[in-house]
Amino acid sequence: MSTEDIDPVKPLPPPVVEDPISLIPEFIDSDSSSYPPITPGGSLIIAWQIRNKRVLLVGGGNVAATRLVHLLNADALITLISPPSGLHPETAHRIKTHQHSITYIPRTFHLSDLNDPTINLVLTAIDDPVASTEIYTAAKKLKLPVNVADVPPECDFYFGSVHRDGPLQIMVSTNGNGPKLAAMVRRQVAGSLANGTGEAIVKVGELRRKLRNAAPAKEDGGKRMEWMSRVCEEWSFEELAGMTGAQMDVLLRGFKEGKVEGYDEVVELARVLEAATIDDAAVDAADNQENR
Ligand SMILES: C[C@@]1(CC(=O)O)c2cc3[nH]c(cc4nc(cc5[nH]c(cc(n2)[C@H]1CCC(=O)O)[C@@](C)(CC(=O)O)[C@@H]5CCC(=O)O)C(CC(=O)O)=C4CCC(=O)O)c(CCC(=O)O)c3CC(=O)O
Ligand SMILES: NC(=O)C1=CN([C@@H]2O[C@H](COP(=O)(O)OP(=O)(O)OC[C@H]3O[C@@H](n4cnc5c(N)ncnc54)[C@H](O)[C@@H]3O)[C@@H](O)[C@H]2O)C=CC1
Repeated sequence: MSTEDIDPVKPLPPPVVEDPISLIPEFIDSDSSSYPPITPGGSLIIAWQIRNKRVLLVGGGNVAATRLVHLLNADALITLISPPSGLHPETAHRIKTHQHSITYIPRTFHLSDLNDPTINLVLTAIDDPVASTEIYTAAKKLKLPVNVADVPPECDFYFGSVHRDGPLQIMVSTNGNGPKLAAMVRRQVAGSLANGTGEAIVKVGELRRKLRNAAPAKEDGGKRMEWMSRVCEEWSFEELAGMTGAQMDVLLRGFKEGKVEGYDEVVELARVLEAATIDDAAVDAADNQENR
């Protein structure tokens, strides 16, 4: 079946098999004690890749300003609709300083504003509950995900309290129960992180890319994952954060035999190798001089 055969309006046909569960062999589900327990009632927390995708933000006040921070941090393209008189100074500042990302429409919202097929997501942050519901209903007709600030029942998703440190993002959600407490928990969590956690993650990202270049084979996937996990466990955050490119190369030498060298050995060997390279370069330079 190709994707053209799927009609999003018609429901999928019912499964052909009468009792599909009876077809699952008993032994496949023999040890359920080790599986994580299910606690219903939560949200699905995911990291939405909204980069270069368009978001419609209606409103330009205080809440819109906080939405803009999240959207700009995620490299989204934004259409912002609000009368100029209602702009919060922070929103006005973002519009002026991010003209390549923000298209500003200086008026109240019209339903036709939703006629842009490039819109992926709709956020409203306006002090007009009637207009909010109108926008919500129209966006749902278009099957667009919506967040209406202040009206949880009109939200497909909630925002959370976010700690950011380079590539690290930690979002705290209380699932609508206590937004202020979410911010307090976020501060506590952020305060308990080791110094340089974000930088350690940057370096691990670099190391993973180097490893993939050095051992790109698909069948090495399991070995790569096991080795990377061990590096993360055996090196401290501080050690990872300070890792140089030369140290990464030394560490990667151990991959073939599945060895993870300790921090001290790697630092020392990288130092010796670097010194040798400098010496070699000096010898080469001297040779070049003599041959002239
Ligand atoms: C459901 C949700 C929908 C959504 O906005 O997506 C929602 C809804 C509502 N917020 C209200 C009030 C406040 N919201 C904040 C602050 C934040 N609110 C955020 C998220 C969410 N707020 C979502 C649930 C998230 C969760 O439960 O974890 C944060 C985390 C993220 C963000 O907005 O970016 C951000 C903190 C960011 C940070 O500082 O890190 C403060 C405190 C402050 O302003 O300092 C207050 C006043 C104190 C208080 O009430 O706690 C009211 C009542 C209005 C009224 O009573 O009239 C409603 C409506 C209702 O509950 O009915
Ligand atoms: N995290 C949350 O969910 C929170 C939600 N709120 C709620 O969010 C809403 C917005 O709050 P603030 O930003 O503080 O309000 P605000 O009064 O600062 O801003 C409202 C903005 O909406 C614009 N606006 C009003 N009607 C419009 C329309 N039809 N089309 C386009 N723009 C329009 C105004 O120009 C202004 O920019 C309020 O209902 C508030 O109660 C408040 C605090 C936290």
